[in-house]
Amino acid sequence: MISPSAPSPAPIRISCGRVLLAGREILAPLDLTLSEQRIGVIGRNGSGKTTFLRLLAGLIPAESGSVSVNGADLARERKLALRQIGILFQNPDHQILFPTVEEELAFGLRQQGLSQSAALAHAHQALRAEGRAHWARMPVSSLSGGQKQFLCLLSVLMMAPSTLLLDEPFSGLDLPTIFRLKRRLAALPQRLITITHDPASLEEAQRLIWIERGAVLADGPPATVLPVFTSEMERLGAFDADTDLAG
Ligand SMILES: Nc1ncnc2c1ncn2[C@@H]1O[C@H](COP(=O)(O)OP(=O)(O)OP(=O)(O)O)[C@@H](O)[C@H]1O
Repeated sequence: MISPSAPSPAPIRISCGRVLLAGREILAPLDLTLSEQRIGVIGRNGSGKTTFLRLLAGLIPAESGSVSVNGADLARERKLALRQIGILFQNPDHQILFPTVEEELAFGLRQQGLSQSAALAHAHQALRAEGRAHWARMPVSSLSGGQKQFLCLLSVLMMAPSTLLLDEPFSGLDLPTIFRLKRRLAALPQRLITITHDPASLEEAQRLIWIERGAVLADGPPATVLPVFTSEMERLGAFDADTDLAG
């Protein structure tokens, strides 16, 4: 369910050459326009999904070309990128920078120009709304893995970017938290681009992008892409080992 009155975020235009990491091609050249509100990204382990999200967020460059919104290159215009794109990493330890929960939550808002006191006030308000006011001064290191994941998701939501990139957003969360977050995400007016290994959660998406070995293997509505994806995953799962993967 997407708020019908909400304006659609501007499309993300990807027109770029290869992405190399440590001298190896991880993504092939891409030519895509992302304009749908709910997009899923699927593919096997190591196929390049996270690298694709990092490219979209302007965190890594391609060899040539750009990822842009309204003509602005997100890798070059970092302030604009922060307003346009928020990213939730799969591993919270790759995202968390600060020792306490309130500082971590305030950081993104500080980056967006709020004063420290206003950012902290927002952080406390967000924690209260989640029934977790007591977390504010807790050391992040004292949170469990799932709690850290929740903290990172809350940080990204508070920054309210036009597009949210979510890398396995529910991994490690307990079921009540997953149900609550799914409801909350479903109601957001923002564009959500979600990596998941759970095909059932993708039926609501308007578009699925299947990445395999760093290239787009299929791109279309779930009704077209999911049956082919699922049967291919079942076929591969019937073998005892991956004999075809290089990396
Ligand atoms: N910083 C890096 N330096 C070198 N190689 C990298 C780096 N990051 C990722 N890779 C390689 O790029 C490939 C794609 O990785 P990526 O994390 O994008 O895959 P993924 O589809 O998100 O996988 P998963 O589903 O397991 O999270 C992998 O072979 C990985 O080893």
